[in-house]
Amino acid sequence: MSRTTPAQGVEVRGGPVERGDEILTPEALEFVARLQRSFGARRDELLARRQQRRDEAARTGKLEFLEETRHIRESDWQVAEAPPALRDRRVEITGPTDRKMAVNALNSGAKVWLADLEDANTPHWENVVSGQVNLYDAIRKQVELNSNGKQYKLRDDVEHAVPLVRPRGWHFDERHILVDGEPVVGALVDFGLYFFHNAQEGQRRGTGPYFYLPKMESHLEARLWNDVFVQAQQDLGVPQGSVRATVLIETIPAAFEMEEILYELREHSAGLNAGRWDYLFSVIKTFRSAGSDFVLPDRNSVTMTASFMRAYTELLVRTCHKRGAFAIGGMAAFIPNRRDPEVTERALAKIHDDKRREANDGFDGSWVAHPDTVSVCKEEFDAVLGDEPNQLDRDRADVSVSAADLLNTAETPGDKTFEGLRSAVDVGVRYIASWLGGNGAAGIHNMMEDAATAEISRSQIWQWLHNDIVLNDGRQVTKDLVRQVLADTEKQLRDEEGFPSENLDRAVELFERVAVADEFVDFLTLPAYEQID
Ligand SMILES: CC(=O)SCCNC(=O)CCNC(=O)[C@H](O)C(C)(C)COP(=O)(O)OP(=O)(O)OC[C@H]1O[C@@H](n2cnc3c(N)ncnc32)[C@H](O)[C@@H]1OP(=O)(O)O
Ligand SMILES: O=CC(=O)O
Ligand SMILES: [Mg+2]
Repeated sequence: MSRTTPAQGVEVRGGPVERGDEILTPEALEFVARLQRSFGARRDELLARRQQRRDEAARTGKLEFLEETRHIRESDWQVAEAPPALRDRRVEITGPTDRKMAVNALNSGAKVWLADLEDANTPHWENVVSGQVNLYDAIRKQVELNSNGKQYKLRDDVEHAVPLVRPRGWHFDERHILVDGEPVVGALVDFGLYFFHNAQEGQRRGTGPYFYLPKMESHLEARLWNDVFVQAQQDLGVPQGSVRATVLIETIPAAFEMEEILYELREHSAGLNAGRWDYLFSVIKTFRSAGSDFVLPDRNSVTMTASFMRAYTELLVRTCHKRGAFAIGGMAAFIPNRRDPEVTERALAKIHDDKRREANDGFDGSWVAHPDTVSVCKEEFDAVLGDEPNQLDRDRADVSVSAADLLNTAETPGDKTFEGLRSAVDVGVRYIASWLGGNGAAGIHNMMEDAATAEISRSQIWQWLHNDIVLNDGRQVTKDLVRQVLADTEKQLRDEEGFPSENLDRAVELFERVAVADEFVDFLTLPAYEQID
């Protein structure tokens, strides 16, 4: 379906979505079009630059702190002070923007709700537009619904979480909106529609416009976001500096530019977050052909205490606190199960450990995936923060992390096992089937799986395959072996009671393409997006 709107040069190709007309107004679309016209070409150049840099890193097995930005690292500057709503971020709940989860997240007792249009979201047109409808209502505290006979509405007896919206990464285009005949950058659609409708209202209420920015690979990409913010604020008469953004350091190239990223966004910064799952994916992706030192063991044995992961989180806290910026921890992916107390007990124990380590390391708060884990994170951060809202004053001057520390993957303990391979295939296929069905976050075997965790599963197989890895039982990882496991998984899932098999064929086909094919697909969600409405 195609409908041309009165916004000049803008064509909306997506079908009607309930209340979509309140979001896709001519004025909002014109605003998005202005962002696209100003910044679309620069986005394209930066993506090309990413590719060059990655090719070089894969060839040399090296990344370095930048010489040309040494003056930024060595000079004295601080990011802008956090607004009152963002001074205490000890617990942040993440989740998709569907209406029920929005209400549950806002009521969860967390300080922040990361409203996710990215890792946890399938960008079906319906999700893109209805997510904006729900955000519009969430900001105005008018979000409610009836579902399965239950009434959902905002509670009066809890402080509602402050929404921080995570738009898609720079790599993704939104093909349902064309500007001058070209698909709009997805990030500009997500940011633009949210900002257009909610920036002023959020300002009035003290809850925004606040964002999380995913998957960046360089400070130049952060500069692009900063320029987007400046133009957007100017365009709508929102005071400069109103936008606050927390950047996910979740790619290995970005770990080498943490200070520069904060510097570029210093008037709009709300800190950095250690996005551990995409980070692992990025390490595998970047160095996938750079030699055996970079080949990691089974996904489940690579934990946050692995030396290269520790170097990354230590450097993140140090960098943030040196610049007066918040350091926010990542996601422990264990989820509780209300029907299984043993699973819940195990999950809570793991989350306690993870959050305790982060709080003691100096993080100012961290993420949880499920409302039943908010209290765990709160408890661990309360124990360290007490009545203070954060621990920005802990400068962690004891930390010293070198390029070699960040790249020290070779010492990661753990085996490469057939069970690891089987599990990666199983989880990857289940997740892609869920994603194709419109559900970008899923509980699989009591773990939270999303686009980032699925990327690890498939890229690890690709890496093992293309580095002729021999598993601990003596078998070599070959295309035939992976295809055999894939076929067994498909059969098992087809027979599994309750497994929604309608997307299984496509999920298996996609998984094979992104895990086995010689050419490494940049993001699995790109070919997956071609498969949906
Ligand atoms: C790598 C990263 O980027 S991490 C960040 C991105 N990922 C995410 O945000 C994932 C967030 N988590 C989730 O989406 C969910 O917890 C899942 C999919 C893993 C599990 O969800 P469910 O299967 O619904 O779990 P479960 O049945 O235990 O949920 C119990 C209740 O909690 C609610 N709930 C669960 N997780 C969340 C959440 N993150 N936000 C709000 N509500 C939630 C459910 O809606 C359900 O509500 P109800 O009792 O009113 O029906
Ligand atoms: O977005 C978070 C991550 O871990 O990836
Ligand atoms: Mg991520």
